[in-house]
Amino acid sequence: MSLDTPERLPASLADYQALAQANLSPDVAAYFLRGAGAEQTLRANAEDLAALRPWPRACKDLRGGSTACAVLGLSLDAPLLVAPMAYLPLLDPAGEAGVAAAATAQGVGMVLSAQSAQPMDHVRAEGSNCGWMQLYWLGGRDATMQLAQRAARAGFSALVLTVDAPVHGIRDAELSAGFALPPGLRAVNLDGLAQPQFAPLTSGESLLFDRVAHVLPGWEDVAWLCRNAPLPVLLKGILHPDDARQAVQAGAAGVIVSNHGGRVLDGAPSSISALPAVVAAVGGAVPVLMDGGIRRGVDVFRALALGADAVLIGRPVCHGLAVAGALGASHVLRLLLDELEVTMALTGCRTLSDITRDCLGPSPF
Ligand SMILES: Cc1cc2nc3c(=O)[nH]c(=O)nc-3n(C[C@H](O)[C@H](O)[C@H](O)COP(=O)(O)O)c2cc1C
Ligand SMILES: O=C(O)C(=O)c1ccccc1
Repeated sequence: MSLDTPERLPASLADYQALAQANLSPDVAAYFLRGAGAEQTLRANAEDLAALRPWPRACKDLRGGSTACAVLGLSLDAPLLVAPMAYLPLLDPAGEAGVAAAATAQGVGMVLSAQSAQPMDHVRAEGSNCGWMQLYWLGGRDATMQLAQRAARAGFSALVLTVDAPVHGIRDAELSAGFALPPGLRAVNLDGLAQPQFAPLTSGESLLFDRVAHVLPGWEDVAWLCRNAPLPVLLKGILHPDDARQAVQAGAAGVIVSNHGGRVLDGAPSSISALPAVVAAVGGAVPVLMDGGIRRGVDVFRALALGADAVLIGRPVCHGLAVAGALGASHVLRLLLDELEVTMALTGCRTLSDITRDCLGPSPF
C-alpha cells in the first residue's frame, strides 16, 4: 500500500502502521516501532487486549450519549491522551507541535515528553490540549524541580513522572539497525539543567550498580516531589499493585499502568493484564490510566471496562505522523474516536460510566 494509490486510503490504525513501516528508514523504524529484547511484552500488550470480548447488547437507549470526560481537571471529548514520545521531528518536521495541534483538533489530551525536540512553549502554543508534561528523575532534586517549574511556567497543569525506566531497556532491533540521534536534534527543554556526571569505573565496578544507581529516585524522593512540585504528579510505569499503593501513599495524583510500550523490561506483564489489580489497589483514591497496545477503539473500550479512567496512545500517533504529518496524526486519533463511539453503541453503552466489567463477554477458553 502506498499513499500514491488514493483508491486505498488508510482506514484503520493497522493501515497507518503498514504505511509507516514501508516508508521509514530502517533505523528510525527500529527506534519508533520496535521493542525491547524478543518483544514478548510488545506483543502481549496487543494480544491480551484482543482476548477480551466486548459483549453486544440489543435495543438499548443510546439517545444523548457521549464520550466526554474530565481527567484530573482536563476536559476531553474522549478518555484519550497522546502518550509522551521522544524526538518526534525524526518522523515529520511538524514534530511534537504538529501532534499537539492534532490532539487539540480532535479534543483529546497529550503528554509532552521531557525528551521533546521542540520547546514546550512552542508546543503548547500550537496545541493547548498538550496539558501534561512528562519527566524523568534528573539525577537529583534540584534539576528535577527546575524542570517541574519550567513546566508550570509554560502552563502545563500536571506532571507525569516516568518510573519504569531507571535504566534503558535493551532494544535489539534498535541496536542492530544502528539507530543514533542525528546532529541538531536534542532534548531542548532540558538545556541548562545539571545532569549527573560519573567518575571513571575502577576494575570490577558496574556502571549501573556503582554509578547510575546512586542518582536514581527512591520513594522518599517521589513523595518529596509530590509534596513540593508546583503541579500534581502522576506516576507512569506502574504494573505491580504494591507500587500502586506506594504511589498513592507518596501523594501521586494519578497512576499510569504501563510497561513503556514493551520498550524496557521484555517479558513484563502486558498492561491490560496488570490493570485490574492496580485498579483494586488504588481503590478509587486517584485516577488510573493505562497505555500499551491500544490499536482500535475497541481496545479503549476494553481498558475502560477493566477499570481505566483513560488511556494513552503511543506508536499509532507516530505512524500517522510519519505517513501524513499532523493531518495523519489527527486522522489516527479520529479513527480511534469513531471506533470507540461505534463500540459503545453496539454494546449498549451510552456514556463512559456504562462501560463496566459486565460489558465483556465470557472468555473463549
Ligand atoms: C518512540 C517512543 C518514544 C517514547 N518516549 C517516551 C518518553 O520520552 N517518555 C516516556 O515516559 N515514555 C516514552 N515512551 C513510551 C510511551 O509513552 C508509551 O508508554 C508507550 O508507547 C505506549 O505503548 P503503545 O506504543 O503500544 O501505545 C515512548 C514510546 C515510543 C514508541
Ligand atoms: O525511547 C524511550 O522510550 C524513552 O523513553 C526515552 C528515554 C530517554 C531518552 C529518549 C527516549
